[in-house]
Amino acid sequence: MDIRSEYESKFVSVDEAVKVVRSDDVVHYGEFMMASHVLDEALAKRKDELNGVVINTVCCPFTPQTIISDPERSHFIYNDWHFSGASRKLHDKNLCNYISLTYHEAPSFFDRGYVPVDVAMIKVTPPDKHGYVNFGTSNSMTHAMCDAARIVIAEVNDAVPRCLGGSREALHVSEIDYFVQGDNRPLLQLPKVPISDIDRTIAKIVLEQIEDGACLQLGIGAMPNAVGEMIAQSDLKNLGVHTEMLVDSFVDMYDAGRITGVRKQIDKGKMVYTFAMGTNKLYDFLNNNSSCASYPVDYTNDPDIICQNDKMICVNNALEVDLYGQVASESSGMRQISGTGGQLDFIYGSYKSKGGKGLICLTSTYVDKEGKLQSRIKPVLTPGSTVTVPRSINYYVITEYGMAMLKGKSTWQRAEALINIAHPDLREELIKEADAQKIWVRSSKIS
Ligand SMILES: CC(=O)SCCNC(=O)CCNC(=O)[C@H](O)C(C)(C)COP(=O)(O)OP(=O)(O)OC[C@H]1O[C@@H](n2cnc3c(N)ncnc32)[C@H](O)[C@@H]1OP(=O)(O)O
Ligand SMILES: CCCC(=O)O
Repeated sequence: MDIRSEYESKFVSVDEAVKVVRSDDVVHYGEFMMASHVLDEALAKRKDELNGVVINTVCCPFTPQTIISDPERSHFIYNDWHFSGASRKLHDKNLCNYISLTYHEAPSFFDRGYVPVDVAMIKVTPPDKHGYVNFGTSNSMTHAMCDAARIVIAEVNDAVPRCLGGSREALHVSEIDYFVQGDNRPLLQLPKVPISDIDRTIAKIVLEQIEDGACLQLGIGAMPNAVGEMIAQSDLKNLGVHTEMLVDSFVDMYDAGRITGVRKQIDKGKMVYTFAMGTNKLYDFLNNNSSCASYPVDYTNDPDIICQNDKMICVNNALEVDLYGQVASESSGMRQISGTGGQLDFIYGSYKSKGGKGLICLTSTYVDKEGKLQSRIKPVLTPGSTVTVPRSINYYVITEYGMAMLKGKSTWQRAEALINIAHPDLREELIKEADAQKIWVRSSKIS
């Protein structure tokens, strides 16, 4: 059978496709923006026929209909490997659980059989003339997940950009069991997060760490975007990109002529990433763009790959840091907020890169849900908070009050360095706590 006939012969209706799901199956949705609304909606309609179906997602950007339709969790059990805002709210209602991971290891969970997959439900481009459908903005662990699945169902959507690899960015029509026609709805867009003056002050300190020819990884949120915006307006030259997440600010830096990638040691000239989330500006930029290369996460986030580029500058956000230098970025007490993701991978990988720096950036304070100003530099982490980067690996911490370097420092020296970048009004209280914890000495200096 030729490719076109094989492709057409595999088309079924959405309702027909989801009939392959059986009670107690594990279903894995496409990742990030490549989760399929139409397959989720069709599966939700089968609720009363199914029990104990586990649905795994990766940062699903919408609230699945399967979960809305089953508020008692009698039919569907929902997990997320990295909480989106939607998953966070479901978790608050005990409707979503977190699967812990160090992101670069994720594909191996499937290869080693730790995560069984009965049905993979992904979203893809139409096939090219050679019969390959493309995973669009989510390479990540999608290939490994499909390889492990008993059945692969793909929603074809014309709005999905063809994101060139790299590797493992596509599947052949022969590797997919069923195709369904989607509604071609445009990809979801991340809302623009307003950049504050404090974000800009932090970004200015970050910019001082970046030299011509450096290679960038930027995390999620307003502050990394502020860094991108300021780089676009700077006169930095020949920057490279080796990142986990590609965001709009990379397009700004590229358009401004800051990114050429010619000084990278690996993947010269290419902006390397494993998933993209942003606005249509980013999705249009990515479509058939040979300056970008999408790779699976066991390549982009492997510290032994990250460090092969010199001067890796990794910019990541955190919720809180304690006086010992432990970083909590994914949960606050028992409340799961996001996930470990690739933060540990990039902080560790940056240290192994010649001239590299892993920067944990956070505002010195935040206003809690009761309206009270709280320090993000804490005497100890909020009880229950998960350590995302251990103190033995964490090294640079930046707030709007400066940068602390922690490697080689004793506990009291770390406390001193971190209190010096805490909010000035909250330093006295931190000193008292440090004293009580025996990590303060009389000669400690506060500027
Ligand atoms: C995708 C990438 O980041 S790639 C980089 C590698 N991966 C990582 O760094 C993963 C870990 N990091 C992260 O997930 C993020 O960078 C975060 C969570 C630290 C910050 O992300 P942002 O989007 O800027 O967080 P934001 O300020 O919107 O806060 C998210 C939630 O945490 C809550 N929150 C923020 N700070 C605190 C805090 N100190 N204590 C309690 N809750 C807090 C907010 O109230 C909000 O909850 P809500 O949705 O109920 O209102
Ligand atoms: C799934 C990982 C996303 C992140 O690193 O934040």
